[in-house]
Amino acid sequence: MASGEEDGTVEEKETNNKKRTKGAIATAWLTFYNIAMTAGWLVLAVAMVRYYLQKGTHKGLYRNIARTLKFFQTFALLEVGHCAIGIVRTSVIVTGVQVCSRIFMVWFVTNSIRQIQNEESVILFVVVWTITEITRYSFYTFNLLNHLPYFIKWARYNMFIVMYPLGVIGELLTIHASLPYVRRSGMYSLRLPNKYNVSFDYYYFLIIVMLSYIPLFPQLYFHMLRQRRRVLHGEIIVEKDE
Ligand SMILES: CCCCCCCCCCCCC/C=C/C(=O)SCCNC(=O)CCNC(=O)[C@H](O)C(C)(C)COP(=O)(O)OP(=O)(O)OC[C@H]1O[C@@H](n2cnc3c(N)ncnc32)[C@H](O)[C@@H]1OP(=O)(O)O
Repeated sequence: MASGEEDGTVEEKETNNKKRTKGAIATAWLTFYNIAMTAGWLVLAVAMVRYYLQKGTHKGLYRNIARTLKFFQTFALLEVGHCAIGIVRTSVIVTGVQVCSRIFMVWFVTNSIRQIQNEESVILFVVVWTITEITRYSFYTFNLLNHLPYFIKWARYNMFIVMYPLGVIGELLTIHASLPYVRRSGMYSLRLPNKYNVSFDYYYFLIIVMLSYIPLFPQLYFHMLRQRRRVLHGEIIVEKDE
């Protein structure tokens, strides 16, 4: 005689399989992690709105929120670990590129070069990241709790269509604005001659980083378009090894 699960739809079976493989401890940890991250990015959103309402300008906003931003964006490194140990079904490479590029933007560009912190482009990518992350982490939280409102699912898999390019524009303009300061100061660079006999020019490194968006960003974007088709339209997607 067929069991209840064998009688269920393909979708039900897939959900049951997923629950079994994830395990209670992993689910509890992910729920805690996602709630903490949603709260962190919400705190950031409230701080930005309050600052703007009080001061009427974006100047000084980055400095005001820098600690919270650095903390929560750095905390996101755990996501690479989640993929690596297999508690979320996401590619380590896709997540690694996404998280590392953000951490690089925060620590090695915006935080290191004070002169660019009041650029509009900084506010652009910080606002875009904040909206995206509040949506993404609340999606994961409600999903884990099996109470996912449709509008959150819809927002998770539609907003990126506009937000991703906007975020990338903000990031690229910020790196571009930093170039003259990096060239003048020679920061993070190593000139010859030195005892290691190696040279490194951060200015050219930043140009290479900017160019690397050309092959890497489309891959992230198309990955999200595939996820969108899978989740919103139920398409079965056979992913190549990323
Ligand atoms: C040294 C310097 C190097 C620099 C290199 C520079 C190059 C950089 C090029 C690209 C730069 C990009 C810059 C980024 C800018 C921005 O972010 S702009 C703002 C807009 N951004 C977005 O919209 C982000 C979109 N990206 C993402 O969401 C992720 O980062 C992702 C990794 C691409 C997400 O993909 P994925 O996880 O595969 O998709 P999901 O559908 O969300 O999840 C898949 C399954 O995994 C489960 N899951 C994932 N995470 C969690 C979690 N935390 N908790 C619980 N569950 C999770 C999810 O539920 C799915 O499960 P199933 O439904 O069971 O499959």
